[in-house]
Amino acid sequence: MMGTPMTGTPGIVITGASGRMGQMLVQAVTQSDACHLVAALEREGHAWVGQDIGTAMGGAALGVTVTDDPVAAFAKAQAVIDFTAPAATVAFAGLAAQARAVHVIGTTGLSDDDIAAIDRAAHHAVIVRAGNMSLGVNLLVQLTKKVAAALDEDFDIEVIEAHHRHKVDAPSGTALMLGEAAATGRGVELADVRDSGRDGITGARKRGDIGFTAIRGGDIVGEHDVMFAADGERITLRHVATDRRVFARGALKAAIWGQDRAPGHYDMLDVLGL
Ligand SMILES: NC(=O)C1=CN([C@@H]2O[C@H](COP(=O)(O)OP(=O)(O)OC[C@H]3O[C@@H](n4cnc5c(N)ncnc54)[C@H](OP(=O)(O)O)[C@@H]3O)[C@@H](O)[C@H]2O)C=CC1
Ligand SMILES: O=C(O)C1=N[C@H](C(=O)O)C[C@H](O)C1
Repeated sequence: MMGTPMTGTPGIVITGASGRMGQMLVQAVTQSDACHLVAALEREGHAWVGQDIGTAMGGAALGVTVTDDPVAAFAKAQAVIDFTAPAATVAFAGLAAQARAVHVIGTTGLSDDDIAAIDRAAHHAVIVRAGNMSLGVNLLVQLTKKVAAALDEDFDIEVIEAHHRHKVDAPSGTALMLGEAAATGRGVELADVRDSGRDGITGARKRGDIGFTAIRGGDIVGEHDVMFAADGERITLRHVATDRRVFARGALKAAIWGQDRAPGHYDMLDVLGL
């Protein structure tokens, strides 16, 4: 039966279980033979707390009641898959490390301080974090690095991303991964060349900058272009996600990959061997 613990496969907690990715992840875990759902977490006061996660999602009961207690949930899990919000993710990183559970982090919009806190938690447990868990985007990261290394600053690099109207952070986590990859390929620090949020009299483009543009609208799942624009020619690398299942699939792979690894802060390139 879906949701029934199966000996030998990792038990998974899904945080933010009512969210767009939370629901996608609950479905992915319960449909997988390689892991099973041990808990679905929501914040205190959420209408779903105390309900069966399957019926709350509008389907058949899964035998797992939504809880607001992360400590109890993490204690019975081998992995926590977390696509929520920065403050929640930082708190969950500490708790997952205490429980020695693998923490798979998809949350974006993390500050440098948030990442430092996650780094500290990763001294004690396995953390896999990526702004995009899809195979396609992680391949695009490697391609971007290669193309940026092959071209000089005659090619202006622009990262253009598009997402649904509900997204709260910009540039997207993926755009920042791609920007980092381009900067690495060029041998520069992204922080020194990043140009986001152009508006008004901006002045001409500065040679060597890496620009970011964010589009928000409708139900766009996630689209990313890396443009290398020179005089007379232009190269564009593009990824289009049309289904959130690609992110859920990557997150499950990371949760399973992380079992019995040494503590550390890993990314999807490690998981996918790219
Ligand atoms: N790395 C990747 O591959 C991908 C990453 N993402 C990222 O995942 C995150 C979530 O995206 P999405 O599912 O669309 O967002 P949603 O807003 O649909 O879901 C977020 C969920 O997290 C819950 N949450 C937020 N804050 C807390 C908290 N403090 N404690 C407990 N639960 C909390 C929300 O509950 P409530 O409704 O009560 O606020 C909600 O259920 C974003 O950062 C997004 O960028 C998304 C897709 C792919
Ligand atoms: O919020 C989203 O939806 C997504 N967020 C991630 C990001 O910030 O890049 C990944 C994906 O593009 C969807």
